[in-house]
Amino acid sequence: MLSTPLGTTEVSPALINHNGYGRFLSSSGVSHFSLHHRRRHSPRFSISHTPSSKSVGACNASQIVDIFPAVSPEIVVREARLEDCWEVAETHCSSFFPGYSFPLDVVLRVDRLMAMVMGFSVPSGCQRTCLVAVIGSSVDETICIGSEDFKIGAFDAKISLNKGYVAGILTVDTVADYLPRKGPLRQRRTGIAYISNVAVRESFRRKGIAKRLIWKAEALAKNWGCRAIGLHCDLNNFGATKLYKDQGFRCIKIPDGAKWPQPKTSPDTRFNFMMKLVNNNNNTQALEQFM
Ligand SMILES: CC(=O)SCCNC(=O)CCNC(=O)[C@H](O)C(C)(C)COP(=O)(O)OP(=O)(O)OC[C@H]1O[C@@H](n2cnc3c(N)ncnc32)[C@H](O)[C@@H]1OP(=O)(O)O
Repeated sequence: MLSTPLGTTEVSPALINHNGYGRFLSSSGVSHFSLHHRRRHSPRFSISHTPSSKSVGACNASQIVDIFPAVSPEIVVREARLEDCWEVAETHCSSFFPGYSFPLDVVLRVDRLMAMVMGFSVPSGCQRTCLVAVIGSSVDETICIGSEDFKIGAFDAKISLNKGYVAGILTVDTVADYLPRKGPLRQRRTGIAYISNVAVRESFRRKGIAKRLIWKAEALAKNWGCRAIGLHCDLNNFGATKLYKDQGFRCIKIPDGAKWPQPKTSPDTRFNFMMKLVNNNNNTQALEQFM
């Protein structure tokens, strides 16, 4: 368990220690390897086996998973920091726009980065946080420069000396932009957190990363005093729909004729609006009456 200001977060069995050394089981027994960051924004690791100490060359974090499929390196879910910006943009664009190639892919990422850092102003009294699932970072979060009280966009103005590699992202907020307004004055809804931009890099999927991002978002929502969490999921996105249903989210029937807001994507995309009560996972009836 990892202690955070929000309580504790479960981490998978530590296969990589704080210095980047770890072990895995092979047919010949336990082998050891080391992961060393070589470049800041293009994380590459050199892997050297001991006892043979034979290097198998340089590869990136996703290739490590490919080379050692049985290894699920330690994953830590935490709030994103400024240093994660580029990888967050990259994870978002490679997941939601996988078909774009150079130079459009770079333009997309830069655009996303600018939007995240400069464009996301949060109305007063509301919260917005980007969560990241990182691989190969230190569990010891004490060596950080900056402050988590000061935010730039959805990012903590903090830099750590051992950042790790971003494999998954999720944004959670209380801005309620995509929730129906309340009353004749069309007031913004309070007490409902909203999850968006859930994405996991392709080579890290089906390892429980999205699930853990959702757990952390729920913990945050609880901490903010929210009683429910909502999200929109593309009707045709069966994998994501299953993910949310398995986590206790239920599809909410939109009343006939109601014009509830929806994420701004292509006009052809149809969404399921899904919700979960933060303190009562199975109370479907309560959810249906909620709105
Ligand atoms: C609110 C929103 O943001 S909706 C947008 C969702 N994001 C996207 O569609 C972007 C592209 N897709 C992705 O990034 C990923 O595939 C995600 C985010 C949907 C899932 O991330 P993952 O880390 O792979 O999910 P995770 O491993 O936690 O899956 C947990 C469970 O969800 C279900 N699930 C997840 N993906 C799939 C899938 N493609 N097909 C079927 N079931 C799936 C499974 O039940 C899975 O458990 P299992 O692996 O034991 O069978």
